[in-house]
Amino acid sequence: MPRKSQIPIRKRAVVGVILRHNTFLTIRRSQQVVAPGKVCFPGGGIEHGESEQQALVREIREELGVTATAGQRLYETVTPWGTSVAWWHAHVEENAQFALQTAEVAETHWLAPQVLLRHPDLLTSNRDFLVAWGRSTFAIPGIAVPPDWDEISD
Ligand SMILES: Nc1nc2c([nH]c(=O)n2[C@@H]2O[C@H](COP(=O)(O)OP(=O)(O)OP(=O)(O)O)[C@@H](O)[C@H]2O)c(=O)[nH]1
Repeated sequence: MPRKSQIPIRKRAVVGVILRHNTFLTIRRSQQVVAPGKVCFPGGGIEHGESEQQALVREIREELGVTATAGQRLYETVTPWGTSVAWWHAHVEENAQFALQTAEVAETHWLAPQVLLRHPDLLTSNRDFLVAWGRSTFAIPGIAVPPDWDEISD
């Protein structure tokens, strides 16, 4: 997935990269949305007039029922299906209890990077995001690339 792309942008989206004890917060998409059953991060489309941070906080509230705060903007990509995705580090309270909007999110899991990378249902653009992180294209505060990353990301 190229960072600069010739793919026409049809939509802008934002996703939240949320960490707890060296694991990523992941969602399994419901059967009622695009890419049903796929595993990815919380997030969604940016509405007209909204900043990326506002969209990030709104999407996480809508999907998970918790208030997030935006950290730093980590990366930007364009999916093969023409969505420009801004990847943001985000935070939720340590003891936050999720109230899932099950029409969109079937379940959540905290997954170690190696588990996520190998996940059979991982959204392809998220795999590309993880591979780029492993190549130190960008850093994610608070988590180091695992030492065996090159072997498992081939
Ligand atoms: N939610 C989410 N979307 C992602 C991720 N990675 C990624 O490429 N995307 C892309 O970003 C776009 C927004 O995703 P979405 O389907 O959840 O958003 P949406 O606009 O349909 O839902 P919405 O009604 O909640 O705004 C889609 O093109 C999706 O494929 C990710 O980790 N999480």
